[in-house]
Parts: sequence; structure tokens; C-alpha cells
Amino acid sequence: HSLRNIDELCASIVRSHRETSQYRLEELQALRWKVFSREEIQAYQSKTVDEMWQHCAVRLTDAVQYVVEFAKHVPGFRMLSQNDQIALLKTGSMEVVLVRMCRFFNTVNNTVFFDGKFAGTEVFKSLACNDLIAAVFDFAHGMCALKLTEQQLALFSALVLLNADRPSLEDRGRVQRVQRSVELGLTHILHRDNQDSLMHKLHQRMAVLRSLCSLHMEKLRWFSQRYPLAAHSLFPPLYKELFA
Ligand SMILES: CCS(=O)(=O)c1ccc(CC(=O)Nc2nc(-c3ccccc3)c(C(=O)c3ccccc3CC(C)C)s2)cc1
Repeated sequence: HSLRNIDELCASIVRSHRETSQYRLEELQALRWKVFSREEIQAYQSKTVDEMWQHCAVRLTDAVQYVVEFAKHVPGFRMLSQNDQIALLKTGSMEVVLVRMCRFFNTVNNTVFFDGKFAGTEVFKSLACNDLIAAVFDFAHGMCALKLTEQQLALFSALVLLNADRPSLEDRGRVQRVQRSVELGLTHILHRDNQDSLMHKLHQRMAVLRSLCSLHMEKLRWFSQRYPLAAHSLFPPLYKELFA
């Protein structure tokens, strides 16, 4: 890998991150004090469990679709077989949505950008999974504490996605080679920003991510057993494809 290749790799990952974020950072910053009114919170809290899960699943599927677009523009991802691309997205897309939350989380009032405004944990009460929501908010806090730049976030998102340890990969060696080039890119960016110490913290974040996602899957299984009709008919097809 000549330095030029690494620079080109970083530039293309940063570009695809920018092009596949539904909102620019400035837009999210401008909205950060737009919170839900008491009446709006009441309306969310009076939804039934399946209504709220369906509402979130639609939002999550939307966010996941943008992550799929991001993945398709990461050099090396498209060269992988279709099956390996799906295998990486099946587990990685939710993790990238969670990593991206540091863009739309306000640590001052502990709110997340959801449905056009910033929502506190009380908005999600009718999901009946306060432990998952608390864990998601905690994780967002931890990500915000790292104060990643958009470039660092782009490379970290690509690294989360291109994880050669994922289950049922056909050509693990090939994924490893792409993963190593992205790791080189991230190391290069952190070194340039004089923040080499961040690499260790980012690997710690990846360990937390895995446990958070298995909690999410566990809740999804609980929900689809409790509300089989809703889960079966309501979840948008991509959500079922990726998470079912
Ligand atoms: C990411 C690109 S962006 O332009 O920055 C952008 C673009 C668009 C948005 C708006 C948006 O989709 N916000 C969502 N918030 C949450 C959420 C919900 C509960 C708590 C915390 C955040 C969504 C989820 O569905 C979600 C996310 C992570 C884990 C779990 C879930 C839902 C589970 C609980 C069913 S979607 C925000 C930011």
C-alpha cells in the first residue's frame, strides 16, 4: 500500500459517508434544541407496544438503508461476493447506525434525533424495552465522548462494517484484506490528527457494540414472539431481511 493508495481509500470512504448521511452535521446542530412537547411525548407514550415498535422499525430501516448505500461505496466492499456483502450487512448495519448516533445525540439534555425532533428516553417507554433504550443512550454518550471528526467517524464506520470475524463468510481471507486496508486508513487518519490513542478506545467501543446488538436482536425475537402478526407483516422487508 503506497501512501497515495491509503489517501485515496480514506478520501473515498469519507466521501461516501458524507453522501449517505441523511442530514449534514450543521443541520443536526441547528435542530438540537428542538425537543418534543409534553403533548407529543404523551402521544408516543399512549402508542401500543406493536405500534411503537413498528414506528421505530420504519425509522431504523430508513437509517439502515443509508448504511447499505455507504457500504456499497466503500472500496473493496463491492468486490466481495453478494453473500459476503449480505453477511457483513446482516450484523454490521445495525452497528453502523449505532456508531452514527454520535452525530444525532445531544449529550447536554440526553436526547436523540428521532422523527424530526430530539427525544429523551421517556419517548420510547411504550417499546417496553427500557434496558435496550438505556444501553443505546449510554453507548451514544460513550461515542460522543470520543469527539470523532466526520473523517474519523467515516473510517470507523467502514471498519465496523468490514469485520472479517463475522459468521458465515465465504471468503474470510478477502474480507480480512479489505479490513486491513481500512484499518491502515483509520490509523493513518488518527496519526495525521495526532490522536493515535483513539485507536485503542475505538476497539473497546467495538466490543460494546457487539453486546448492544445482541441485546437488540434478543428484544426483536421477544417482540416477534409476543406480536407475531405485527412482526411478520409490519416490519419493512429490509428489516426482516437484515435482522430476522
Ligand atoms: C445516521 C445519519 S443522520 O443523518 O445522522 C440521521 C438521520 C435520521 C435520523 C432520525 C432517526 O432515524 N433516528 C432514529 N433514532 C432511533 C432511536 C430509537 C431509540 C433509541 C435511540 C435511537 C432509531 C431507531 O430506530 C434505533 C436506533 C438505534 C437502536 C435502536 C433503534 C430502535 C429500536 C429501539 C427498535 S432511528 C437521525 C440521524
